[in-house]
Amino acid sequence: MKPETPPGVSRGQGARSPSRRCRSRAPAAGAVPAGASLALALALPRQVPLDRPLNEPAMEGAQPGPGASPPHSDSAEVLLHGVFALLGAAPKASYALSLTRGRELRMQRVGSAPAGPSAALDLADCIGCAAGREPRPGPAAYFSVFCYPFRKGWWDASPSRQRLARTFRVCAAQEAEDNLKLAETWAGKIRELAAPRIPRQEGVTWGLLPRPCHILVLLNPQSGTGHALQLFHSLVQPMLAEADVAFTLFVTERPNHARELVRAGDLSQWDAVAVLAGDGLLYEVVNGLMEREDWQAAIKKPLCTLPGGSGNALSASINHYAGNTQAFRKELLTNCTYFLCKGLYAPMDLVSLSTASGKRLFSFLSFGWGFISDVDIASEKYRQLGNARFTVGTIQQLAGLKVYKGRLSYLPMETSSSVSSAPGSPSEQNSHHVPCSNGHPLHILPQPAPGAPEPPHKGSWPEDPLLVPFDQPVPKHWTTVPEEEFISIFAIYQSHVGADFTMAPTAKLHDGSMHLFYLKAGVSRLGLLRIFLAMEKGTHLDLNCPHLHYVPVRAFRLEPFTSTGLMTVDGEPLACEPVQGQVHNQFCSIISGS
Ligand SMILES: Nc1ncnc2c1ncn2[C@@H]1O[C@H](COP(=O)(O)OP(=O)(O)OP(=O)(O)O)[C@@H](O)[C@H]1O
Repeated sequence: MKPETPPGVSRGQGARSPSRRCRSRAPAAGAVPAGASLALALALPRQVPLDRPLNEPAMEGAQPGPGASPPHSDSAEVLLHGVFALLGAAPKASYALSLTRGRELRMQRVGSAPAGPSAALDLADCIGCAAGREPRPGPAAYFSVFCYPFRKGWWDASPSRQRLARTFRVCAAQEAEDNLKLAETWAGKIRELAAPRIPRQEGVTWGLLPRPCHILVLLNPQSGTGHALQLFHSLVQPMLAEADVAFTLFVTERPNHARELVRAGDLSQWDAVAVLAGDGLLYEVVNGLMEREDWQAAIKKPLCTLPGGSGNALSASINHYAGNTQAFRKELLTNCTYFLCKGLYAPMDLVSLSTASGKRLFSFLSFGWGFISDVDIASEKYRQLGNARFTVGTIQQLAGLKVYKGRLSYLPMETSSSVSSAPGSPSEQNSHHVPCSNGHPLHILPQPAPGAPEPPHKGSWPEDPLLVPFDQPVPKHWTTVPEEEFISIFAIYQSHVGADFTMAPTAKLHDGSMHLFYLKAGVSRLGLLRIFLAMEKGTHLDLNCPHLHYVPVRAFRLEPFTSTGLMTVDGEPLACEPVQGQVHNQFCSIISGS
C-alpha cells in the first residue's frame, strides 16, 4: 500500500538527504516518552473531541498547556507516543501522537509556540492501518490510518460515514530497518485497538473474521441500476485494501449462477461470502448453501450483504440495527462495507418455507402475497430507477387494487409449544379438513408432480417441529384469522422491506420472530397510500388503521382459495399455492454492526 500523498504535494517535494529528512524524534516502540515528548504527551487534554480533522480548533478551553494535569483513567493511559511528520500537510507539520488504551489516536501539532490544537481519531471508526517503507530512496518509513467516522455532508442532513486517512512519516532512526520496525509497531497497535469488541449477549454468539482473511465476493452486474461492478471498483475494493481483506470476485452471468457456485464450490478457502447485489442474489446463495451435502456447516459461513440492488432490504435493516440513520446508495454501501471491514458477524434467523407441492425454501427476509408482492414483481421492469421503482409500482398497483381470498393461520410468539408438545386435537374452529376451508374448496392444492426432482438432501434438512402436513388442520393453539379477504399479507423478519420502508422497526436479526402484517379488504386507496407513506418512517401502525393488523409469530400457514397473483419470497416470485413456514432461530451468520 502506498502512503497517501494529497493533491498538490508531489512526492518529490519532500525528498532530501537522509540526515535532513530524519528530524522527527520518535521513541522506541512502547517506550515511555521522554523529555519534550513526554511533556507534550502529558499535556494533552483528557477530553478531546473525537473524529475532528486535524487543524480544526480544539474544544474551547482545552488548549494544552505545560501545567495541564496528566491523565489518570485507564482509558487515557498512553500506550505509544511519538512525534511524526504528517504527510500531505501544508505547510509541513509534525504531530505528537499518543495512542491511548481508550482507543484514541490523539494528535497535537508541535513545533509552533504555543502548541497547536489537538484532535483525536476514534479507532472504533478505523478499518485498517498499513505500514511500509517510503517509496523514495532513504531510510524513512510510514504508517497510514484509515478511518470512516460519521460526518455531516453539506448535501444531506444526516451524518454518514466518510473516509478520513492520515499518513505519518517515520524517520527517527538512521537505519531504514529501525524506522520500518517502528512504523509496523504503530500500525500493529492501531489495528489491535481498532478491532471491534465482540458484543456479549446472553444466548447469542457473535464472531469476528480472522486476520488476515480472504472473502468471496459474488456480484450481480444487472442488479438495481446496473452499476454494481463500478461500485465495487470505486468504493468497495479500496476499502477492502485499506482493511487488508483479500477477495476473490465472481461476477454472475445469469440467474442461479451464484447458487450453483456455492452449492458445489470449495468454501473452505473463504472466511466469508459477500454479496454485492440485491436481496435476490443473497436468497440464491442461502438456498445454494442449504442444497449442499454439508449444509449444516456451510450455512454457518459468515455472509455479508453489500447493497447493489434496487431494494437492498437486508442491508438497510443491518444499517438500522447498528443504530445508523437511514442511508441510501453509496452511503449505505459505505456503511455495509465498513461492517465487512470490521469483520463482526452475528447469528441471523432463517425461515423455512414449505409449499403444498413439496418445495422447501429458506428465506432471510420476507414472504408475501397480495399488494406488496405485486408491487415488487410489477416494478421489476423499472429496476433502472433503483429504489424509486417501488414508488412507481405502488401508484400503479393502487390503480388496479385486487382482493386476495384465502385462509391465514399463525402461531403467535407468546405461544411457544411445538406440535409435539401441543394439545393434539384440532380446535372446533379448525376441525374441517383441507382441501375444504371454511366451506371454500381449496381448488389449487397442488400435488408433487410425478418425477419432479427431489430437493437435494431433503432427508437431512432441519425439521419444522411447529408445522403439520398440509392435509391436516393447523394445531388448535394456532390462531386463524376470521376474515378471508385481504389486500396484502406480508411476513417480514427484518426491519426494512426496502431502503426507505421500515416495516417492522422493532425487528432484530435473531429475535426468533416473523412480523406478520395483514391488510384486510375494505381499506380505501387513500388509506392504503397513507399506510405506505407512513412506512417510510415506520409509523404505519400509529395510524391505527382498522384494516391493518400486525402480530409477531413463530409460524404461519396461508391457504389461498384461488391462485391469484404471485407470492414472493425475499422479493423473488413464487407460484401461488398453500405455503407454511416457521422460524429457525439463529440459523446462519451475517456480517453486522454491533
Ligand atoms: N448476471 C445476471 N443477469 C441477469 N440476472 C441475474 C444475474 N445474476 C443474478 N441474476 C438474477 O437477478 C435477480 C435479481 O437480482 P438482485 O436481487 O441482485 O437485484 P435487484 O432485483 O435489483 O435487487 P433487489 O432484490 O434488492 O430488488 C435474481 O433473481 C438473480 O437470480
